[in-house]
Amino acid sequence: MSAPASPSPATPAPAGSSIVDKSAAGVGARQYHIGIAPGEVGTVALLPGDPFRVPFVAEFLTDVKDIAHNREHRTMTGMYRGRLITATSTGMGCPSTAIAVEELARVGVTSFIRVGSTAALQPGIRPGDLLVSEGSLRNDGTTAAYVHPGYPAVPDPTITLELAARSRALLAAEPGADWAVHSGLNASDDAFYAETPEWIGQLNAMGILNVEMESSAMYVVARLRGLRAGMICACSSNLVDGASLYDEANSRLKDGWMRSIEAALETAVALEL
Ligand SMILES: O=P(O)(O)O[C@H]1O[C@H](CO)[C@@H](O)[C@H]1O
Ligand SMILES: O=c1cc[nH]c(=O)[nH]1
Repeated sequence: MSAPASPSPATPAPAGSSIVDKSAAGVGARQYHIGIAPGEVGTVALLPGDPFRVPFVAEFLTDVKDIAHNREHRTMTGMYRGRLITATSTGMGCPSTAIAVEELARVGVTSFIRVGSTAALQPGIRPGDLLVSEGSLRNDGTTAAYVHPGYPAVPDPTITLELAARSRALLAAEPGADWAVHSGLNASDDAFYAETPEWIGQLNAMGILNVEMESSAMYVVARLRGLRAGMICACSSNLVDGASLYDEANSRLKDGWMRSIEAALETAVALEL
C-alpha cells in the first residue's frame, strides 16, 4: 500500500500565515461531524448510507454500544465472532461519505466496507441480489476535488475477493435461494434524479453493473490515506429491465441488506480487519 498523501494545494500557504491546514485538523480529538473520539471505535467500519440501517448491523453483534449520532452520521459498535465492529452511516452521496471516511480514519479505522443499496444497470439483476464492487466510475464532484480526472476509484482487492467468496458461501448455504451474487464495475453518481435514460443507457453499454452514490469517494479517500475499502450492495431496483422498486418495506431489499451485512462481517473476521 502506498504512503498516505494529503490534498496539497497548488501553491503552498506563505510561511507564518494563519491559513488552516485541514490535513491535520482534528487529529487526536473528538471529530466535528461524526462525533467520535479516538478509542471509541475499532479498526473496521461497516458503512450503510442510512442512519436507520446502523441498527441492522447491530442485530448481528453482542455488547452493542451507541457511540454517537450527529447529523446523518450514526455510529454503533459491538462484537462479532471476537472482533470489534463499528457501523457508521455515511448519509447520501460523496461529500458526506468523504467526511465520514476522513474522520473515522482520524479515530483509528483502517478498513471500510460499504453495505449499501444500489440500482442495477444490466438486465436480469433482481431486487435483493448482491453486487460486489470491483471499481467505480467517478461521476461525482467530491473526488474531483481530491485527485486527477484519470485517477482510478478501486477497492482493496483482498477485501473484494473475500466479500465475493463470503456472499457466495451464504448463497450456497441457502437451499432454493432465489437471489444471486454479481461482481463487477459500478458507477457513483452525484445526482439521483439527473440519471436520464441516455446516461443509464451509456452506463449499460459500458457493461457497468450498477449505480450508487458513495463508493468513489470511499475508494479515493481510502487510497490517498493508505487505508482499505470494499463494497457490497443489495439491489433495490433495475433501471433497464423495469424491476423498479424504490420501496424499503419490500422484504427482498431488506433481506439483501442483511445478507450484505453478514458477508461484510464474515470478511472482517476472515481478514482480521
Ligand atoms: O441505501 P444507501 O446506502 O444510502 O445507497 C443508495 O441509496 C441512496 C439513493 O436512494 C444513495 O445513498 C445510494 O447510494
Ligand atoms: O441507488 C441508487 C443510486 C443512484 N441511482 C439510483 O437509481 N439508485
